[in-house]
Amino acid sequence: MRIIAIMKSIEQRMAAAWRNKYIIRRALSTQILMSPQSLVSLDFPENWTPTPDSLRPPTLNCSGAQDAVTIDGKLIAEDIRSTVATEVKRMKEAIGKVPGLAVILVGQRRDSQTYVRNKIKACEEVGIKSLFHELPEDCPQDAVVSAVSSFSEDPSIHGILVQLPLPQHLDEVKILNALRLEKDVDGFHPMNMGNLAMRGREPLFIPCAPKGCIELLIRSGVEIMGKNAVVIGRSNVVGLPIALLLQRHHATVSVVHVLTDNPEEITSEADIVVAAAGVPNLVRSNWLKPGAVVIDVGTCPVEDPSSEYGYRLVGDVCYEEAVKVASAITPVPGGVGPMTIAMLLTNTLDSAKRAYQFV
Ligand SMILES: Nc1nc(=O)c2c([nH]1)NC[C@@H]1CN(c3ccc(C(=O)N[C@@H](CCC(=O)O)C(=O)O)cc3)C=[N+]21
Repeated sequence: MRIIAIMKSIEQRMAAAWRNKYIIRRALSTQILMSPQSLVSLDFPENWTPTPDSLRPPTLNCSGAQDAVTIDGKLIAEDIRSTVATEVKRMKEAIGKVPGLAVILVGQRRDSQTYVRNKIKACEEVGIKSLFHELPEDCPQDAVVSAVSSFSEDPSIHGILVQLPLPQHLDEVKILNALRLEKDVDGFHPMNMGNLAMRGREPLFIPCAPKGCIELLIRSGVEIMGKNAVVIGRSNVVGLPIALLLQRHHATVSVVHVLTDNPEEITSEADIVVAAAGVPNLVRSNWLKPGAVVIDVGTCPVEDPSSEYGYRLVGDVCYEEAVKVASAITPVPGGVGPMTIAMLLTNTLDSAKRAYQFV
C-alpha cells in the first residue's frame, strides 16, 4: 500500500512539473521582446573600489601648460544667496509671507549633521523660515512618514528635505512618497525626475547639486552645447540627473560607472568631466584630456582628528594632478557643496513664489 501511495505521489508531482513546464513554454512563446521582462535592477551598491591609480601619490607637472583656473563655488554661491535674500525681502514686504523649508534628519551621521547645519544657517541668512525635525537612528518608519506628512500639510512650508542617506531599516521610497510633489525641493520625486528626462516637459524642481554644477559651468563661461561630457557615477541624486541636465544643455553625454571597462579612456575624451562616484581621488591625471573642465561633486568624509568635526571632505578628483592638466576645476570643499545649498534656497524660494502666485 505504501509503495503505491509513494508511486502515486511521484506521478502527481511529475504531472505537476509537466504542467508547469507547459505553462512556462506558453509564456515564453507569447513573449515578444528578447530583453528581460523586468528591467535589470540597479539596486546594488555603487561600490567603486579604490583603483591602484587612486592609491598612487600625485605626480605633479604633468604638462607644461598653465595651471587650471579654480572655479570658486563659494563665491558664486554667495552671490546667488544675496539675490535670494533680496527676493525674500521683496516677497515679505509685498505679501507678508516668507518661504519655509523643513529639514528632516534621521540618525547621527556627522557629515549629514554638518550639511543640515549649513542648510539651516543658509536659510537664516537669507530670511527663509526653517523647521528642523531630528529623529533617532532607530526610529520607526511611521515616525518619519508622519513627520513628512505633517510638513506636507503645513501651508507655511514650501520645501521638505529628507536628508539622505537614511538608516538601512527605513524604506526611502515609502518615505519620499509621503512628500508632496510641489514641496520636493530636492527634485528626487520620480515625477520630477521623469519630467526632467522627457522632451517637452518641465520638472517643478531640478535636483540641487546637478543644478549647481550647470550654474557653475555657465557662470564660468564654459560652453556646454555640442561638447563631450562624461559623468562618472549614476546615482539617483547626482549622476543620473546631471546626465539628463547636460543633455538638456545639448552636450553629448556618456555615463561611466562601476562596471564600465576602461572608464579612464572614455573620460579622457571629455571636454567636461563631472565626477560623482564618491571615491576619493578616483580621477587621476591620466583620466583627463588637457584643457578639460572638471566638476568634482564628490564629498567623501574621511577621518581627520585635526579638523573641527573630526573629519574632512575629500573629492573624487586628485586635485593636485588635475590642476596641472585641466583648464578649470572646482575644489573640494568650496566648489559644488556651497552651490548645492544655494540651489536649495532658490528651489525653496521658487516653490513659495509658486504657492503664493508671487512673481
Ligand atoms: N536629501 C538630500 N539632499 C541633499 O542635497 C543632500 C543629501 N540629502 N545628502 C548628502 C548630500 C551632500 N550634500 C552637501 C551639501 C552641502 C555641502 C557643503 O556645504 N560643503 C561645503 C563644506 C561642508 C563642511 O563644512 O564640511 C563645501 O564643499 O565647501 C556638501 C554636501 C547635500 N546632499
